[in-house]
Amino acid sequence: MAIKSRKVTIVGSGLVGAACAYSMINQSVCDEIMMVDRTYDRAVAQALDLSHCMDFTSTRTKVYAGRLEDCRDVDVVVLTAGANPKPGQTRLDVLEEADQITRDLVSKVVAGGFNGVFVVAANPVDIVTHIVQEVSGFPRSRVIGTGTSIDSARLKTLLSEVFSIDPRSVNGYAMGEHGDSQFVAWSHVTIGGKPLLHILDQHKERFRDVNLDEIARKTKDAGWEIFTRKGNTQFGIGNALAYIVRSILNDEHRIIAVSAVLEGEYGQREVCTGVPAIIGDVGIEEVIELNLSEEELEKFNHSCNILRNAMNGLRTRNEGKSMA
Ligand SMILES: NC(=O)C1=CN([C@@H]2O[C@H](COP(=O)(O)OP(=O)(O)OC[C@H]3O[C@@H](n4cnc5c(N)ncnc54)[C@H](O)[C@@H]3O)[C@@H](O)[C@H]2O)C=CC1
Ligand SMILES: CC(=O)C(=O)O
Repeated sequence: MAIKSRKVTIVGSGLVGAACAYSMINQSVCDEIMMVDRTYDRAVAQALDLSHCMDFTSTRTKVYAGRLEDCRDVDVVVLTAGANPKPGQTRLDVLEEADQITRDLVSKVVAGGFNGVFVVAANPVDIVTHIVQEVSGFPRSRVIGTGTSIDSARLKTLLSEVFSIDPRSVNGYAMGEHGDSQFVAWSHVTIGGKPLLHILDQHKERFRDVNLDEIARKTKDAGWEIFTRKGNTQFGIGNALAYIVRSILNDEHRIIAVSAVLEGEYGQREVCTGVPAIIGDVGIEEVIELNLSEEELEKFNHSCNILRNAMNGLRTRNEGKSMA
């Protein structure tokens, strides 16, 4: 009997790529991982190092180095190869560099016959995801950005500290750009199934010091809190990537705040941004349209405008270059 091996390629064998592979190995997400990097030796070294985990894990994952063109029979390609913002820069500041890297590597992966699902972490992740969708020509279901999955995890962690509750008992989403214009959809945050806004209303005295604006700010800035201290973030995003890939390969139908190209949801089109979506073996099965409050919808539209303008600006500059 031939049993199909679940294969994942990780493009970019740096800190995020390695953290993603490590998480997938420890969670038995797939059977094979191919590490790719423009510095081939780096991919070889990471693959070797990761392969030495196997004596200590519950299942075996084969890890090896490969090339972009070798993705024909791969189920998921994870894109972490990209530009890192420097201190003082926003994620959008590395857009030009990220655009060049992404166009080049997506063309090569697709030319090699890849026909699975792309999962993107490279920043600025919403726009890079949009570029991957355009260059690959894949339907939006098969191009997923990590979006605000990591921000939503950061939000839950912060709330778990404020309310002394396990983060997994908190439900809710940061939405919009994985960047400065994101916001928290407070009207849909629940703790143990109870709406957070009701909890605060019912227990005004007990929770009088809880400041939602401050929690939203800390959620947004959490990446930079880490970045300014150690120069990168890797473990949270590595696990977020493994979580998304697992939901695809196991057809789990998890609802995750990912970056998706909108096709009319929330009244938006032609923009890729962080929204809750059902993730299964086809990729994005459905974008969940939350009934946002008027103020939240305004924030969402503002965030979409920023991303749309950045994407349109990039297209215009690229057209200018191709005519020059
Ligand atoms: N979406 C999110 O929440 C997060 C996104 N990131 C982003 O992930 C990306 C990677 O971050 P790190 O792993 O820390 O960077 P890194 O510098 O450690 O690794 C990047 C790797 O990509 C490789 N690479 C660059 N261009 C390539 C190409 N054309 N083909 C193949 N390999 C190529 C480099 O050689 C390097 O090994 C950055 O864009 C970063 O901003 C990082 C953390 C969180
Ligand atoms: C680097 C980055 O995008 C983050 O950790 O949020």
